[in-house]
Amino acid sequence: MARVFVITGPSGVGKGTLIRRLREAIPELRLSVSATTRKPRPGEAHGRDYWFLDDAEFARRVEAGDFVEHAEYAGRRYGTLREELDRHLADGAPVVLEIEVQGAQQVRGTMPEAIQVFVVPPSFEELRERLESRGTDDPEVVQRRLEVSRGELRQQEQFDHRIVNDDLERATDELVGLVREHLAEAHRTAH
Ligand SMILES: Nc1ncnc2c1ncn2[C@@H]1O[C@H](COP(=O)(O)OP(=O)(O)OP(=O)(O)O)[C@@H](O)[C@H]1O
Ligand SMILES: Nc1nc2c(ncn2[C@@H]2O[C@H](COP(=O)(O)O)[C@@H](O)[C@H]2O)c(=O)[nH]1
Repeated sequence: MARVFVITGPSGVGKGTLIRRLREAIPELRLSVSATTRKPRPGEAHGRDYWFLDDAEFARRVEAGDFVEHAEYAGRRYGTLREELDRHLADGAPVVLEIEVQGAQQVRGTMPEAIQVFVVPPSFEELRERLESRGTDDPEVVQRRLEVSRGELRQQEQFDHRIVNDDLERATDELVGLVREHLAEAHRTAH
């Protein structure tokens, strides 16, 4: 059943922006709050934006098998906690994961029924522009993320669904349409 939606793609492509708009259109869709060892940005809150863990706690939880997937990304660790995902699924709600590409590849292996969407930038220059103008990361972090994104973009063909986030309205409509279609299909299968 299509109850888990994975939205992946390079940093700065607009995953978070698209997911905010997707959840406005489909309020039943829950967001799985990830864990990370990165420090909070101004305005970010523990338990709302991320579960902010220190390195030791993250490592302990990896050892304990608490993660559905986890990855090191640009020098920090990120992961989806099993209890976070299961809590939403136990409520019968569909869930969206916003994760980078290594994590999405892991989910493909362990949860092949999850619907995976790779968000593609209109161009590499536009991706750089978005990361720079967002203003949340130092220039060297932006540079590192752009370097990682080259390898991520080479994997896009491996994903069933690709959405180019060129015009935000258009890309949102495409994503909302796709998710609605899969939810309707899951509903038909269940009844
Ligand atoms: N279609 C678009 N056109 C122009 N700007 C956009 C578009 N979509 C998103 N943006 C802007 O690009 C920047 C990056 O977007 P966002 O933070 O959603 O990316 P992200 O993929 O979630 O990044 P990260 O993976 O680092 O969390 C933001 O400033 C956002 O407002
Ligand atoms: N594999 C995972 N990747 C995740 C998770 N949560 C977020 N992310 C991705 O990490 C990068 C960087 O995020 P940022 O908040 O520091 O900009 C970005 O691509 C996120 O989508 C996760 O649980 N697992």
